[in-house]
Amino acid sequence: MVNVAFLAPLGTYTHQAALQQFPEDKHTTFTPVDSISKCFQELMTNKELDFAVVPLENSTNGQVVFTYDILRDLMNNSDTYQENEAVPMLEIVAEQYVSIDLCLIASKPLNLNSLTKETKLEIHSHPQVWGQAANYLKLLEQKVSALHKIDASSTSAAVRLCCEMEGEEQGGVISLAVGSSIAAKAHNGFVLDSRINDKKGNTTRFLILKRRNSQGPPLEARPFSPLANDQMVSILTFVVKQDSPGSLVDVLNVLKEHRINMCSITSRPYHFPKDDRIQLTPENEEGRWRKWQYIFFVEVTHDNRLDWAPVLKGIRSNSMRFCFWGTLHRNGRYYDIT
Ligand SMILES: O=C(O)C(=O)C[C@]1(C(=O)O)C=C[C@@H](O)C=C1
Repeated sequence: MVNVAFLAPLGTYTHQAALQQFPEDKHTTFTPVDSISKCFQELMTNKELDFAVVPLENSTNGQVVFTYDILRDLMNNSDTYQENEAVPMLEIVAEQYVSIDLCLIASKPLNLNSLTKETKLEIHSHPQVWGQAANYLKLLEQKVSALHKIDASSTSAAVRLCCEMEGEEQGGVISLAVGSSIAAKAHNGFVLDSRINDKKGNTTRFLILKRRNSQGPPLEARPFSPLANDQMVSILTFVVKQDSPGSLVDVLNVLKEHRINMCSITSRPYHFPKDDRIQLTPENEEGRWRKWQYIFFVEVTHDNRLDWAPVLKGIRSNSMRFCFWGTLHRNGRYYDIT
């Protein structure tokens, strides 16, 4: 039996990612969880769960910052450290790509041409969506007297909320939601307009996580998803030595020396943990409470024969703190161009 946590309710894009990764059969249970952070939390604490699926980045508006910041905090607060290497409870074991065709959804049929300068609109969705349909929503705003965007915990939760209101909104306000046609179907909503995303081919990338060293079921490769040539991806996070010229280059040079191809680097704000488990050098101790520090997220590709031991040794001695999040098969959809 496999039990998979995903962002609730049924009909989220995360749910679609989970269905792409795991077979929908009698051996799989899909467990809806209220927020991205609870997906992580539940996987760590509820031993009945085997995997969690979380969004990582979108091809139009980039990082899902909730996920990046949780990975950062898990590295910082890890109970286990091997020297300056954090070994958090979770690891990343697979990736999925879901095509995000956004739809404008209502609880009952509505002709969009009937909107006038008297109409007030309230649009519900997950915050990650606003930057993916910005042009469409701007045009819609010009047709009406006011358009308010309201954040929901997921696109499908937004659709559910909008459909539950059944047009009973106060003060002549019309409530709509942005989500998938699957969410519209799940909550008996009506799709007023589809493909409202600014960019054709809008895609979100998801990670599949499990507890490290768990005795749970193995991750079975689904047909067609991994690349035929077995390209592998590894994900690392690290903090560099402060005020030390070339400290970022020193870490990246370790990858170069081992002929490892870096395919992405990104950063998020970083704060040192209050109860730090690692000993800092005097100069880094001094800069500990300073603002404007960063954690780097790096992804590399390599073949499945790579020996990570000497690479991690180099990263260990050139970084302040780091974490190796796991190695996974590159999903063939990474290369989709539509
Ligand atoms: O709300 C959803 O349906 C989700 O699965 C979350 C999420 C995200 O956080 O990026 C996933 C894909 C879309 O980009 C919008 C929202």
